[in-house]
Amino acid sequence: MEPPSCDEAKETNEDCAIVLELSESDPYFDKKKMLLQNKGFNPKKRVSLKSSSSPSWISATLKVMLQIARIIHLDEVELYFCQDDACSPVEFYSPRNEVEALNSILSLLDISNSSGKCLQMNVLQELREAIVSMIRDVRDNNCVKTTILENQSVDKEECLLQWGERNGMRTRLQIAYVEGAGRGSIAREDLNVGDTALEIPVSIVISEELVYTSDMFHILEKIGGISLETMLLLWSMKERHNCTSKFKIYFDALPKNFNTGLSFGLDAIMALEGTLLFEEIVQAKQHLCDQYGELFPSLCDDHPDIFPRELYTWEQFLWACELWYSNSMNVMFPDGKLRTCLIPIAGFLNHSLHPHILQYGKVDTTANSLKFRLSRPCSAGEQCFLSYGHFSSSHLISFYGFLPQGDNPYDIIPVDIDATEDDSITSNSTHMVRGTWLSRNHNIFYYGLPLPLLDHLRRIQSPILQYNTLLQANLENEMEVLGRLRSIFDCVMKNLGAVDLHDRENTSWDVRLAVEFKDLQRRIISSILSSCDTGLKLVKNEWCRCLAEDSRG
Ligand SMILES: C[S@@+](CC[C@H](N)C(=O)[O-])C[C@H]1O[C@@H](n2cnc3c(N)ncnc32)[C@H](O)[C@@H]1O
Repeated sequence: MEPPSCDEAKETNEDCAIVLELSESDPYFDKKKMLLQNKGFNPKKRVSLKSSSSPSWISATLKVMLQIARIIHLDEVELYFCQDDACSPVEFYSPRNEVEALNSILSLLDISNSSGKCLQMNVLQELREAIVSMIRDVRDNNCVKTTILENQSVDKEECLLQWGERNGMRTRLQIAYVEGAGRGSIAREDLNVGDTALEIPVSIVISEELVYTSDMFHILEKIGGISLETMLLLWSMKERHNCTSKFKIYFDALPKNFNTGLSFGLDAIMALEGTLLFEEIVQAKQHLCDQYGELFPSLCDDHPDIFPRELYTWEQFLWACELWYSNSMNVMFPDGKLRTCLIPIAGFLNHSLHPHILQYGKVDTTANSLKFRLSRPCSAGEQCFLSYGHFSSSHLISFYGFLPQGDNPYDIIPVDIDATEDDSITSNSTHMVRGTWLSRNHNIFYYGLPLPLLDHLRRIQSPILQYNTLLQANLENEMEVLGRLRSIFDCVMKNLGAVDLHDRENTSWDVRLAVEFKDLQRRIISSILSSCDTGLKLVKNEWCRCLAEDSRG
């Protein structure tokens, strides 16, 4: 049964409608608008709610709302890889997209519900229940089973929780050591979609305000070009040693070493040769060295009372950088400013590719707190995960020091077509690839490979041909395209060198991480090479069939 159209809305209660709208400020507005239009939708869709609803109306309405919400919530990488075209329309993009789309509809329903204007409360409730049940059913291979390490003391963490509670923090999580990730946050009870797992008052958030009132501000503000983040970093280097600090219990509970990519030793860095992570870590480290060199030792020489030399060594600077990279969050304050902050206790939440908490980081103005609400349920005893962002494994290794378990959809390898040997290419478009096991469509003309890249290569090869046809000339073009892609990635694979035969159990944490990352790169490239080979076979079969038909004709 079709949901009501705009005209039908006139017959129902005008005040009770859910409006799904693609914002014009969306950076991918045009692409998303086109996808919506391909499916017969406009960028703004008003769904009016009937006073009574049949199950078929509920399911048809939800289907439409979800199709629109999915497109609205596609991110850059999903848009690039979505393979959603007229020939092969997509119904489901990714578990992340699905959970976010369903939650966005849920919050529209909740807004309608709390406005009190809508008379169709029962319909809102039925839609709500149906969505919550759909969220529960989203399957994701990236679900991680947590092993809690019972024999590790969490006294410091308990102390921090008590300090938080004294300051107005509320939590439904407890802290424990978990295998492979230091401390983690475990649900004390069953938590449902929309529940607040953790609430942190703004009064215990570490933000730039603390620098303004510190003794170092009058010196730092005179340094040209210094950012507030750097000021805060210098503040935290000193504050962690301040016995009377309001945040002493927080600093005491921080790890002594962060072990991110920024602390990689020479062996680990050398093990990364041939990968982009090698460049990323070398450049990031150089940037920090330069930054340190610009500030020290001059600040210590000029103001030894404010910047004691023993607190501002390179090692302590690196520790503070790793603290801010791996533990800070961007928070939107009521004045509309986005500030980088450290958030005690919320800093125990680990990252997952299938997180429970997706939307956070906006100060709730009524409570003057940060609320960490669940976008999917978390059972008692289960580790509650956050999403740190749509990060690749190379970014997570560089700035957080871990390789997430599961298939990371953001593990992309950029392909700079202009860097290849073809002189005739004038466009500067950059393209990317990722493991083709993440794609669903491996048929002819798709091969599990990204359509924008294939289309770009097709255009270069033959600008006038009509693609996706089984004509001989097009199939020949297609074989050239796949052959070319194969040779590009053959080179990339060769650059990675031979498989490292390190004794992985007994090797250091950084070399192990580097070797695991390189394995992942090999797996991605090898999936692309085999998709090209399978594609070439498919196309060649069709081409032989074409020739046979021609000769018969
Ligand atoms: C914000 S802290 C989270 C709490 C942290 N586990 C601790 O013990 O302090 C971020 C750090 O946690 C670790 N981490 C977060 N998510 C992880 C994951 N999925 N696997 C392994 N380590 C993770 C990394 O060391 C990362 O730098």
